[in-house]
Amino acid sequence: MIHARQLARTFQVKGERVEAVRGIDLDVEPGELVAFLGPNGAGKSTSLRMLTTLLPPTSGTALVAGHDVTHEGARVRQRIGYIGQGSGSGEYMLPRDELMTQCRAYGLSRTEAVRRTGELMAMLDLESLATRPAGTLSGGQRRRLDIALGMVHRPALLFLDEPSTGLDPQNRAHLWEHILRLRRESGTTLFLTTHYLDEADAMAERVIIVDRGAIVADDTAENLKAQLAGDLITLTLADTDHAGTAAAIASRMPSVSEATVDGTTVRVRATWGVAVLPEYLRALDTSAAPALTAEVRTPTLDDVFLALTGRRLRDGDAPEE
Ligand SMILES: Nc1ncnc2c1ncn2[C@@H]1O[C@H](COP(=O)(O)OP(=O)(O)OP(=O)(O)O)[C@@H](O)[C@H]1O
Repeated sequence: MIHARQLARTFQVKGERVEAVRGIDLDVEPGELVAFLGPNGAGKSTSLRMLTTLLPPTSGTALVAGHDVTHEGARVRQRIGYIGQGSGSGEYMLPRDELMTQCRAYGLSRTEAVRRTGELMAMLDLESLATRPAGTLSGGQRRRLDIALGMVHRPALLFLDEPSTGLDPQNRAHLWEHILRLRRESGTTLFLTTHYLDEADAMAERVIIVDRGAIVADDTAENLKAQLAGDLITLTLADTDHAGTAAAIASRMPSVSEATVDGTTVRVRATWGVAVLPEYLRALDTSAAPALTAEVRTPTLDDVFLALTGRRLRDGDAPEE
């Protein structure tokens, strides 16, 4: 569905060259739900704008929905939907009229337009809002209308640029229910950008992390967390001697990458910590240095970002959740 090779974009700002996207390779298959995650200025929107033909690449190629973004822009646009960061609906327009107009603009007959408008309003729970001016809708309702507008022509691939930014947690969760339902019911491939780590973690099957214009990781959230950060096992022991013994035992275990002592606390970084812990506790009992407490913490995508870049994703000016 998306096949990009060495896709790059530079900007000249006051005589200075800004490398917004530095030659990314990307393959997305039909039906995937991909979250494109990265701090402010990482190059997410620029990548999206190139993939949706809104911005020509400086170099590289991208086939999107079977067509080349540079030479077959119109064909790409026929097959994709793009929901940008700003709202696409007019303040005084009524959702039903807005959808009808969009359907007609795509060449649907009046009867087809009525049917499609009804389908989309049902799918995105807009029926009770059909005759309210868009300007009076809440942020979440407005996003749903934007998504409905982007789906009028049944795109095989839908791009969403930060769909949930600015929404409160309840509205974000509600919007996600709709996005997931849309995907279930229409099989649309979804490619979205987000700042929200928890959201990417919970909702997307595949997470692509971008930093400074380059892809630094691409896998399921679960794999990224397991392979790149590892689980954190924290133990407390009766005294510092026991803690030293516990750290030494951990560092000899094959799946442990790091073991540190801080007073009577031992912190152990391990792949699949929940599987390592019982074995570790048995070894401690055998060595007469039993743990008083034990806890396994699964890493977050922020830990993954830290492991990859040495920085927290939140260090920048990403909005707080
Ligand atoms: N039209 C432009 N002219 C000059 N520089 C630009 C332009 N668009 C983007 N940039 C620069 O390119 C880099 C990447 O920007 P981009 O908007 O793609 O990042 P982003 O990851 O989408 O960030 P955000 O999360 O804030 O939307 C930034 O340094 C930005 O300042």
